[in-house]
Amino acid sequence: MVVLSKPTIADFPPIINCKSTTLFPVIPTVDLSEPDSKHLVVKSCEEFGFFKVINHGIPLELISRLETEVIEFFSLSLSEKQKAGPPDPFGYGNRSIGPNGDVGWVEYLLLTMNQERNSQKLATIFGKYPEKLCSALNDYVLAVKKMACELLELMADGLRIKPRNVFSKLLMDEQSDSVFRLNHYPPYSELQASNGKNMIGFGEHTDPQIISVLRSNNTSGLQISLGNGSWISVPPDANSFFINVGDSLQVMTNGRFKSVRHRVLANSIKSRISMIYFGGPPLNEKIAPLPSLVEGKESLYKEFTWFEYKRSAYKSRLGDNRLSQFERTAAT
Ligand SMILES: C=C1C[C@]23C[C@@]1(O)CC[C@H]2[C@@]12CC[C@H](O)[C@@](C)(C(=O)O1)[C@H]2[C@@H]3C(=O)O
Ligand SMILES: O=C(O)CCC(=O)C(=O)O
Ligand SMILES: [Fe+2]
Repeated sequence: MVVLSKPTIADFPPIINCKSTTLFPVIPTVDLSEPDSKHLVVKSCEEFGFFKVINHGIPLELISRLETEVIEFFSLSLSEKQKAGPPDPFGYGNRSIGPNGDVGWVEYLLLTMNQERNSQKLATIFGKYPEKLCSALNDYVLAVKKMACELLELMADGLRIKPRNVFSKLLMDEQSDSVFRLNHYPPYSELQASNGKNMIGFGEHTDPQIISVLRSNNTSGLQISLGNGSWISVPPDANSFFINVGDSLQVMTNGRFKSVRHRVLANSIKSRISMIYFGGPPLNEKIAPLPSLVEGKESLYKEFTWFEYKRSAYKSRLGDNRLSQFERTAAT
């Protein structure tokens, strides 16, 4: 049995009215077995910053092996799980998201994929986990990272940028600052959210990195924003992956790709489990619009390092527009 410390409505404010939620007619879906998927990839990144990937070639067995281990981890007692916390930012967290007071109906495990820089922390966390979880996690991340690189190369092709590894090399770099997150949204009782309102699992935000690869079980909850105040519910599909364009890719494409604003609503009946790989660049990498995407246009963003962006992100609240302070104004 999974236990989250019980909130009362008074100490747990994230409930919202979901009037403006629409069921999306079709989520842009990229079939990776199709030879010419690059145009759809580019179109989806421009219009939504979001798409679904099918026929990805990642064995379903690899996914379910990790899911089984993850369910086992979240089924441990709260005190057992808390031995892997608090998240600083890595480790086990419960309800509190980030360092600035954001909360959600979620528990999670946040891990850095930079083994070298955080070997100490990883050893502390991993030391506490069954070997089976570590091995399933490593195999899964390797496969998902490969797919993320393949997608980034399709994006470069579709944008006619050379070399085609201009984005993917940042994830392939040994110093790549990539993160892996396991989220568990337990069902909440109708009593916990009042008058038909929804309980926020993970508040609205954009992902700061280059690309995020999300896989969830068959429980709904993920929504993406259309930017006009309406939200689209993404039908879950446990056999597919969902891709988010991150802020850094928005900058590198000079705003041509949009980092997608998204959120998760908790479910009153079923648990949602999600696993997300956030592909990020090395800390010292300079992030700026690629010259070939600026030609003849103005550059929309100032150059910054990933370290600078992360530092400012960790001072922000989840829902803040983190890119605004890096936008170029007429005077800069
Ligand atoms: C409130 C926060 C949590 C977050 C760091 C931040 O200060 C702002 C960005 C948040 C986010 C969103 C995407 C990922 O889940 C995440 C790991 C990331 O890189 O940026 C989280 C951060 C977090 O939970 O530590
Ligand atoms: O759990 C999900 O489905 C999405 C969570 C998310 O957006 C995040 O962890 O950044
Ligand atoms: Fe996210």
